[in-house]
Amino acid sequence: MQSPRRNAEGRPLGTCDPSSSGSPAHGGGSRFEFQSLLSSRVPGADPISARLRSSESPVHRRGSFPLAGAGSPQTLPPQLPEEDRIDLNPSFLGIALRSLLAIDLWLSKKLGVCAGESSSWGSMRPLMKLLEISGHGIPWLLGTLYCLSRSDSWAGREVLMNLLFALLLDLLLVSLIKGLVRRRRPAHNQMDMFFTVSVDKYSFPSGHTTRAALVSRFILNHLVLAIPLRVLVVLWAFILGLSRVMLGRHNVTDVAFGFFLGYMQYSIVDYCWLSPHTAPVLFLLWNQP
Ligand SMILES: CC(C)=CCC/C(C)=C/CC/C(C)=C/COP(=O)(O)O
Repeated sequence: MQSPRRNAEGRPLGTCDPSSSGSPAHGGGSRFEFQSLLSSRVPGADPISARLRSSESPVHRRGSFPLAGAGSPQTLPPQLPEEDRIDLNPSFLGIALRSLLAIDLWLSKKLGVCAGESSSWGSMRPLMKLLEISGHGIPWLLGTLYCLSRSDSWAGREVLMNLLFALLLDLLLVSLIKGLVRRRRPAHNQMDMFFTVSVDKYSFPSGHTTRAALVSRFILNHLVLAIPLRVLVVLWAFILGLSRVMLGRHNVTDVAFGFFLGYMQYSIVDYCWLSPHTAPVLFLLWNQP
């Protein structure tokens, strides 16, 4: 049987002798001996003396060096909990975000005047809920599918196919972001919405608003409408967004981001525009009897 490897003093490697001060270079090659070297030679390497030193100097209280220079006692880490550091060094961005969120909550509560029947504008609630249905995903999806089935021109089919693609893309992106951000709806919201899916318990971004921005931009770009009708389309999108806050469904930032996202989604749809040239299979499939 092979005997274990030993150090210069004849002790087997890997055993711990607390009194040992040998370094690996001097034959003390085990991890235990290296640790004992640190604690016996470096003043304050143990947690208690490290804490004492950090209380002596305010500079040390803020430092966060790892054990890199084990030989120099000044570079050992202070033992402050992380949350203290956050409180001592709030970043400008952190303050700005917290302030924005506070303003957002305050303003959303103030504007939630139709959040309940007993709210100050509670009598407007049925009208707001009608607007809500006008921006719901189900009527838009079913309406587009119905028009597609009735359309007898290639141009009409192309536009409707892209509208369908836009609506599906919107549902996908909004669900993804809602699932990632998981921001709760305002406390004053009554969850009495028509046909929701699981992510709709979250409020960021407002799905009705993204749809309103996307669809209105789509209509303005692909339908030839008289000016008053074009104004009406823009007004519809704007009032629908506002009604989300008035109903208490959303905070202002959910709606603001919803407008932005819906606007950008149209740019994606426009960029990936489906046509008989770019997606011939899709169009041929749709034309099968
Ligand atoms: C094909 C398919 C899965 C359709 C689902 C359509 C659907 C249930 C859309 C949800 C619409 C809705 C209630 C969105 C929530 O809007 P917020 O403005 O409250 O975010």
